[in-house]
Amino acid sequence: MAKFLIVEARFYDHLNDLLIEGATAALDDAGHKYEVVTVPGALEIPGAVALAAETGRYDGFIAIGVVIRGETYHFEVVSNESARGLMALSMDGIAIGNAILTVEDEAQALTRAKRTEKDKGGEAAKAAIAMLALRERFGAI
Ligand SMILES: Nc1c(NC[C@H](O)[C@H](O)[C@H](O)CO)[nH]c(=O)[nH]c1=O
Ligand SMILES: CC(=O)[C@@H](O)COP(=O)(O)O
Repeated sequence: MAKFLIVEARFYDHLNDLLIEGATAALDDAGHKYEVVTVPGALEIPGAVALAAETGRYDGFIAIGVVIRGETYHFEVVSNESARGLMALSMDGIAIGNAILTVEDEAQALTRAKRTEKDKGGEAAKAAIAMLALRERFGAI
């Protein structure tokens, strides 16, 4: 049994609830424990993962959030930089799954958040579980 931390940027409550439902269902199915922590936005997720990883209390992480395009370039900044931060942590050997949705509108987000449709939350949880298994296989822990 491993312990995961779900780091969620709660910008759209109903969408996050769906993503977390998918992620926790996957973790429950695999017999893993988890906690959830909330940060202001997607840009804060990588920093929160880095801080939590420093504690050594968690075996893996799942990033959850929704970034919906607005009027400005900020969409690109939030989308690209949150992903880049998570990739950097992943390449440092931290087991992470990324379910930060970067979409044009709420309809696209809803399809991807629903467990009965694209289940991106569950997908990210399974990715984090798989990366943790690799860490164990390669003796990183
Ligand atoms: N527009 C969205 C944001 N923007 C906020 C940033 O993520 C960040 O919290 C702020 O720039 C302060 O550093 N965040 C989302 O998660 N989703 C959005 O649609
Ligand atoms: C993704 C965003 O940061 C976006 O929601 C902000 O909207 P805007 O670009 O209209 O300020």
